[in-house]
Amino acid sequence: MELDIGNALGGSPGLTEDTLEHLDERVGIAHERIEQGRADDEHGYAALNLPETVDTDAIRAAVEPFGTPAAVLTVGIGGSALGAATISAALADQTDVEAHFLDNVDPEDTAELLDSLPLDDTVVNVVSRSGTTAETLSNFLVVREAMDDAGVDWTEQTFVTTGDDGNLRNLADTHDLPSLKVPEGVPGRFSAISTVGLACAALQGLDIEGVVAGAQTAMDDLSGSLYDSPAYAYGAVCYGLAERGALTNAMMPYAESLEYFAEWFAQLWAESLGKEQVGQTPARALGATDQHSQLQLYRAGPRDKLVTLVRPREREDIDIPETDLEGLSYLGGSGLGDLLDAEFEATEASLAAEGRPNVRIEIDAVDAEGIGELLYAMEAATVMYGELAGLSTFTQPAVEWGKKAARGLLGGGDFAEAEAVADKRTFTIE
Ligand SMILES: O=P(O)(O)OC[C@H]1O[C@H](O)[C@H](O)[C@@H](O)[C@@H]1O
Repeated sequence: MELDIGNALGGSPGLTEDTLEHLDERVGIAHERIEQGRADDEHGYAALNLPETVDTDAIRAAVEPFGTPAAVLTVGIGGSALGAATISAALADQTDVEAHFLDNVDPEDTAELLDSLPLDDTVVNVVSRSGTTAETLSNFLVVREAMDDAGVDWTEQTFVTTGDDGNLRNLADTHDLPSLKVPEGVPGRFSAISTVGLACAALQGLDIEGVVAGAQTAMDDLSGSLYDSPAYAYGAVCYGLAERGALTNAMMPYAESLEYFAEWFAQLWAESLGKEQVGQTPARALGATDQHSQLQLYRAGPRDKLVTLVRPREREDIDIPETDLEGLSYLGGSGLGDLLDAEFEATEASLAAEGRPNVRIEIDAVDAEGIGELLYAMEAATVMYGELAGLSTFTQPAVEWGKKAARGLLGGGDFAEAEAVADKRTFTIE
């Protein structure tokens, strides 16, 4: 992975080479803290050890009884869905097994999905670290009933990834379902390179070993200097820019297969760094599509943004046919990929020309190694940002507040948070 921060220097907001030097000293100190956390397998820091601790053979063995299904339906939410979805989307061209995700409780969408799936040839991959998340368990109950109604034995087609206890663990034990354990000390949003993120890919027959190898490459690149470590440099530059007013980070991959990556990144960045009145809001964008929409704001709106442009160096291309249509002949002879690359360079230049900070991240290709490297690097960048900002990167109290309120409203227990719903101020206009 290569990071180019040239366009984060000198603009407004922007960093100087002196600020980088200063940040580099702080990166060295933060790196030592992170290394200590990793050595002690401390909560959260343990995530950065996953390339060494995840057992891909065990994942392969656990999913082996399911053979090659037509589809895998992952039921999870947040960190229990987005990592798997990102890996599956990135590698979708390498499998015939379709991946679907139920990570919301929209009844219409759920009904449509269940109607479209070949339930008798679908493996249901239920994932929940806590084993208690209302959305995930409700969706699973709905899927289970749909299988019953279709005359399918759901116990033969359900795979579970969860902790040692909780409702989902009880269910797996009661029905003797094949299952895997979530890793210890790894928050959901940092668990892509683990049983949580890899079971779905394994069920699809994808190269999970390659994903882990890519993550290992990014792990080996961690060092006490931002000048030698793209992941830490990204975290430090984002932090430095946020301190200078870049309060939004638009994550803009130039590959459809990385669209989910931007969504995964949004959870990682927001849930980890949005604390104590600080943080940097992740915005999801997609090149070249958003060049024709959001770019106007990024180039001419408030100077409160960083744009992160991500692209693979290699991709399969499709030739654009020669044409004698007036004004279009310049397109003939190049490929759609050439056009996408030109659009990438144009966006980068258009932002830079206005002194708008942007950073370029390049991976070799959107393949197993490339996605593993990218996921790990962004996790390490998040941890570095959290250290520099002095945040408790691995907690999510604000999200849990909402979880308790919703549970209380549904009669799932007495929660003060649910009572606060009645305090909502109303001022309606019709
Ligand atoms: O894996 P689960 O326990 O079901 O949790 C799923 C999600 O729930 C919460 O919203 C947490 O804030 C997320 O970080 C987590 O990924």
